[in-house]
Amino acid sequence: MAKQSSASQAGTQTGLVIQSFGRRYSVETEGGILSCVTRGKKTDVVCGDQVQVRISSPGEGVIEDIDPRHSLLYRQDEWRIKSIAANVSQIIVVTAAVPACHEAMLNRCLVASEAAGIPCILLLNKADLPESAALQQRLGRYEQLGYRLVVLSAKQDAQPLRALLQGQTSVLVGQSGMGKSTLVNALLPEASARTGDISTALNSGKHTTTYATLYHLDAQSRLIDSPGMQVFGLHQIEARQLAECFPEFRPHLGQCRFNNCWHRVEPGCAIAAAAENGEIDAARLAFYRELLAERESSR
Ligand SMILES: Nc1nc2c(ncn2[C@@H]2O[C@H](COP(=O)(O)OP(=O)(O)OP(=O)(O)O)[C@@H](O)[C@H]2O)c(=O)[nH]1
Ligand SMILES: [Zn+2]
Repeated sequence: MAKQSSASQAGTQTGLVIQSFGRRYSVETEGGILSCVTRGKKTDVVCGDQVQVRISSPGEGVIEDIDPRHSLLYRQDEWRIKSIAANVSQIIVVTAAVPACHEAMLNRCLVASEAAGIPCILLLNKADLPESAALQQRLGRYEQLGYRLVVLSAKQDAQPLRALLQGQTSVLVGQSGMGKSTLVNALLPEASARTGDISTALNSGKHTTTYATLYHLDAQSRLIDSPGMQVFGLHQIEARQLAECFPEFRPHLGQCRFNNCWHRVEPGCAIAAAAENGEIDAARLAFYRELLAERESSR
């Protein structure tokens, strides 16, 4: 249960946002789950936020304030920002061989996690499928970069992930159909019952996977299931900050001939040299350059 915040205003109580549904939010408080709206036009409330709510009628409330966040994972395309989850301590990127895993999406999740300063774990789901072996081999490259890789089948046994979730607030992200909801159900058999509660609070009558939902695995461990993504805009990251989001580039940064090097076509580029001699994966450098080019084309 959310702690009482020192910032709480008179007449409000502290709550935890466990689901967002359009402009409505389910907020867990000591007295139960409230169906809430926000004060005025405030729309930046996100799953995982600790908030100050004022009860407006039985079972309903108004979110007056968002408490300061430890972290915020979000994506931004040319037009708008989409918050994914707040106050998470780790990101689990869920991949699978079927439907086809887009490695660019995986790379985007990694870059977003680096920019947000949130540790990231890769999960290869559907290990029971024969197609998984080839993908597992490809994902080995990311393990070499220092990212942990967990291989499992949510349908057979999701327990290998359980220990890594202990004491953390984790968010599952990834393409649609990778098995995020199946994982949640495997880790939390009562999830569907619990989802029913939330839906009642929202008066929607049925569960939807369109919005993020926070589940309690135990008193210390929270898991947020987020909707599947087709695109992962990274426009929130400054062009100059991008290279720092590639951990394997870091030892080489500051070694280029030009100290304002973009690591594109400049002579004497230490990153390009490292890619040529195999220290850096050429595909990752190409991906970095794509992100830069995308930034320029949108100006
Ligand atoms: N073979 C196999 N299939 C799986 C496994 N895990 C999930 N699936 C199947 O993959 C499909 C998609 O699973 P979901 O859990 O709905 O995927 P999701 O990532 O939540 O998808 P979105 O809600 O669209 O984001 C379903 O048909 C699952 O039964 C697994 O370990 N092995
Ligand atoms: Zn360079």
